[in-house]
Amino acid sequence: MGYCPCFGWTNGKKEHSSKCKPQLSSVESKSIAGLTSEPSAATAEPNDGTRALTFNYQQLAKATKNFSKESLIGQGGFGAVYKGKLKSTGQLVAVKQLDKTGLQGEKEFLVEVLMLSLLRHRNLVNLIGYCAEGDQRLLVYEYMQQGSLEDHLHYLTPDQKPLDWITRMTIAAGAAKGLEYLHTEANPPLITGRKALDDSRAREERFLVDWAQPLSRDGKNISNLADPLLRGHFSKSTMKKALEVAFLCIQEDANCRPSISDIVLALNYLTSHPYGAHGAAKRVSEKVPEHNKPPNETTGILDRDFNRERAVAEAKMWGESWRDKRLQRAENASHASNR
Ligand SMILES: Nc1ncnc2c1ncn2[C@@H]1O[C@H](COP(=O)(O)OP(=O)(O)OP(=O)(O)O)[C@@H](O)[C@H]1O
Repeated sequence: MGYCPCFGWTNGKKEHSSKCKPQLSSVESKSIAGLTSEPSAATAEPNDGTRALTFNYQQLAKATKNFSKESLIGQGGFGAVYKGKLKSTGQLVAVKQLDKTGLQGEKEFLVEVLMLSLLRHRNLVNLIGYCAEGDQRLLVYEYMQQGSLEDHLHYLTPDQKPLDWITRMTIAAGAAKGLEYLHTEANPPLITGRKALDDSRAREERFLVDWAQPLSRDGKNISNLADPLLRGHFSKSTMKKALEVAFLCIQEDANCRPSISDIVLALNYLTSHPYGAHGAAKRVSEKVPEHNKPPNETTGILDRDFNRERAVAEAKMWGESWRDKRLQRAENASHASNR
């Protein structure tokens, strides 16, 4: 939630990543092009989605009922997050009040805001605006109605249903697409190369999966890795592949990690076969309750739609034997459909 691409992680604590630091010299504090003031109630116009609004503290205090306890919706690494409603437009927002300790400099904060405000992608939370008044630093994001993924995975309320397998795979693919945008399309790119994962973060992740790798190699034990809330409604083969992708991403040598575009490709493939290709979908769908059944299109990507280009790309992830098998199946399928 509100992932800030310009911060890295060190020993579990977030720090500003120097590789993302923009040039400060050309930027004048408080007169950055593209930052505008929140319109007054009388002239309120909807945010056009391309500029960050400036708010004064009073406006955000009003929006969040004076940062009241009832408006508090979360606590992140940088500070508390409050739900609010902008008086001028009625828009719901999440207001992140950065901790006062370790405040970044004025210019740096504003440049950070400007960079975030230029990012627009359906898999990234939009920054609407900011407030830098006195020693207060606040960021205003669009409000995500459905809450955080973490809550959906770990802190379900009694009336909430656990996320099903397809939704989980779709979320993973969406997160990868957001990262791909930051790597390759955002201008300027905010993350470069294969080092998406900070090395210290990769070390932490490796520590956590060390136990998963032996279990995933043994097909029989892979079920022990699944969230019990799935109640067995997932495809072992898809999960095994998804784990392979995860292991590739946390390799010691950053240069050996796959590019984010390869990861997107792999997750797209898995998302279109969430219950496993070639019959596995049918077997699983027989066991799952109606609301968890994969929609037809998830089993609809047939071998005949699998072309050489896609096979070569997949082979990059999963090796030659995988590609040969897939091409053989594609050929058989196309013979069958021509008959
Ligand atoms: N835009 C948003 N819409 C709705 N809720 C949000 C929004 N941003 C944050 N939250 C809530 O506030 C919590 C804290 O968010 P925040 O982005 O500060 O940290 P985080 O993503 O949980 O963790 P980290 O600081 O490690 O990135 C989230 O878990 C979520 O419940």
